[in-house]
Amino acid sequence: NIYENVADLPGLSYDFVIVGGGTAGNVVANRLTEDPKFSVLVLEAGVSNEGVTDSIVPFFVEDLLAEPNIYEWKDLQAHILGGCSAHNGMVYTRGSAEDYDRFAAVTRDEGWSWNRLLPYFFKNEKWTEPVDHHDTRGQFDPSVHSTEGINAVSLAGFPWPVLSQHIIEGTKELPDEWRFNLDMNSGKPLGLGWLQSTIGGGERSTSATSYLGPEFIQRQNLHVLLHARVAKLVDSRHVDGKLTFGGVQFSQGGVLFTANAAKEIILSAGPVGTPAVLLHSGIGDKATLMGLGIPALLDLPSVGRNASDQPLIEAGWFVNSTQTVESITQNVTRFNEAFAEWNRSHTGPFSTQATTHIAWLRLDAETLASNNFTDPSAGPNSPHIEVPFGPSASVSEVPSGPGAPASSDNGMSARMIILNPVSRGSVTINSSNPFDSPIIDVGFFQSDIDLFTARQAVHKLLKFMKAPTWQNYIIAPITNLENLSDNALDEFIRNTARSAFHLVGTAAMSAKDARYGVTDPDLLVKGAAGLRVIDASVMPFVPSAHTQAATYVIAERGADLVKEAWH
Ligand SMILES: Cc1cc2nc3c(=O)[nH]c(=O)nc-3n(C[C@H](O)[C@H](O)[C@H](O)COP(=O)(O)OP(=O)(O)OC[C@H]3O[C@@H](n4cnc5c(N)ncnc54)[C@H](O)[C@@H]3O)c2cc1C
Repeated sequence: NIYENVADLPGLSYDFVIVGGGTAGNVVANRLTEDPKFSVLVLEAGVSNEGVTDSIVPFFVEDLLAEPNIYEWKDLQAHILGGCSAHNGMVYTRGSAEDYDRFAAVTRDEGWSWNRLLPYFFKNEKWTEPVDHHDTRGQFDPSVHSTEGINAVSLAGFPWPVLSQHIIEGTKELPDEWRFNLDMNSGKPLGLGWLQSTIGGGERSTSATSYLGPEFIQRQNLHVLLHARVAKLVDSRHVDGKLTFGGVQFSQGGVLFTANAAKEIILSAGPVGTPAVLLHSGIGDKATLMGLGIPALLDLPSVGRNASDQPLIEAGWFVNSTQTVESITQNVTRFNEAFAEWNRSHTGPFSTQATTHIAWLRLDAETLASNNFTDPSAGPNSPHIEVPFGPSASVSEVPSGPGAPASSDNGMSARMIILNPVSRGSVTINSSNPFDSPIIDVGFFQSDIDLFTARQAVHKLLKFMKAPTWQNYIIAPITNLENLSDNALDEFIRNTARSAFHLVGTAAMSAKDARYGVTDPDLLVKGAAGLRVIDASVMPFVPSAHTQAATYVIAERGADLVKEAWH
């Protein structure tokens, strides 16, 4: 059941308490309650996802992210049941096989390798026919997908045919660097392919609509409490030399309550929330905690450090087609028609978010070597740069802001994402009040290679846009990036870059005997017992991808690790 009010909860003692009903938390809640012996409480600070049109209708993602609202925390992280899966850009990308093999190498746990995780991708993914039932042959590889999972993934139900045709033509005209890739989710993403999204039947699929769907949420042993903001872990003691907590303190309506966990507390509060809860509970860098007057119970300096996020820059062009986002959003009649169509049959442009294809590009070894850079990617089959294309002069996945061109004319955009940043940032706290906002520093462009890669991304994209196919489509660039000196390009990049919102690594896993890291490969917090982190924070590196698929798969395996420990 899902409860809005703590007074309606049947009790406050459970086997497992999960902090955060987000992308990962709801997966873990679902999988643990498959065993009727386990009782689970999910504490979610945010609001219900029920009936939130901007979350349900894929096209409205831009509105959802456009300005501060009740569905997000101050920092754009989601504040709604389903977490980021209920409020993100819905792009479904797994990354390269090498990304996961690097997780396995760093943690010395083969269980995190691509081959061992593939069954978990399949447990998560429910490959679904696009809502327009178009012929999808040649647009994906069925052998790398599963129709048996829980979370819907599909090709677009409205493929924006005009732009799509030019992009596919471009892959034929410039096949060396921009070759067509049948399926970017095969473990080998390099090339350009059709977008896959967490959309099913023309609606967004989230961890709340799928893993807490009607067939699961009625389980007697699964309780979800909304509007429940966790402050810290309480009732600490040591068992066999390890720190353990008996419960979780949370606030609802300004009143503090404690939920007790007989077996484990699982932190799934996301890459900002999880380190914040750890720090307020006395787990983190001892000196910092003492400076804030928080009793330091466990000295783990890596908490909140190693924050990795991908910088994103954008280029746009005015185009001579009216099959664009602008032609709908700026024309009341067309908007109403599109919305009526979606309401009728969940089809049409509103059944998708406005990205059509993604290209995944690599810097060649000579370019890296001649500039004295070490390859930051996970291996030779992994991209350094991502380029998503969309039929809009402004972005679809992220809010308008510095660098996001706004225009009333028809346009297209190509974003450039630096996939393997070497720079690191942090998530910290500067007060002992757990209800104060944490401080996020994404640390962009501290390493020269990140800026260099961004420049290369612009050069590569401009080359693609010279393919003959674009001649009759593009009118003019929105921002002219041609013939800029390195210095001028650097200035453009620094001034306009913003987060791709793929923050990870703030409670990173490491090998069991490593002298850094926050969790062991089994996701138990180092030096603690009965306390796990299962969310995007545990990724030691950001994969060469958007991060929800990786988060889902970590949650699926994480739930199995918990089950193994308690059976
Ligand atoms: C704007 C945006 C767009 C994105 N677009 C994409 C995309 O298109 N494709 C993609 O693959 N990835 C995308 N991502 C990234 C991806 O969605 C995240 O990496 C992933 O979903 C993180 O999952 P999580 O479970 O770690 O955290 P979340 O899904 O954020 O879940 C954490 C949950 O914990 C709750 N919480 C936090 N603190 C507390 C507390 N103290 N007490 C109680 N509850 C708490 C939050 O409210 C939230 O519901 C995007 C992210 C953002 C922010």
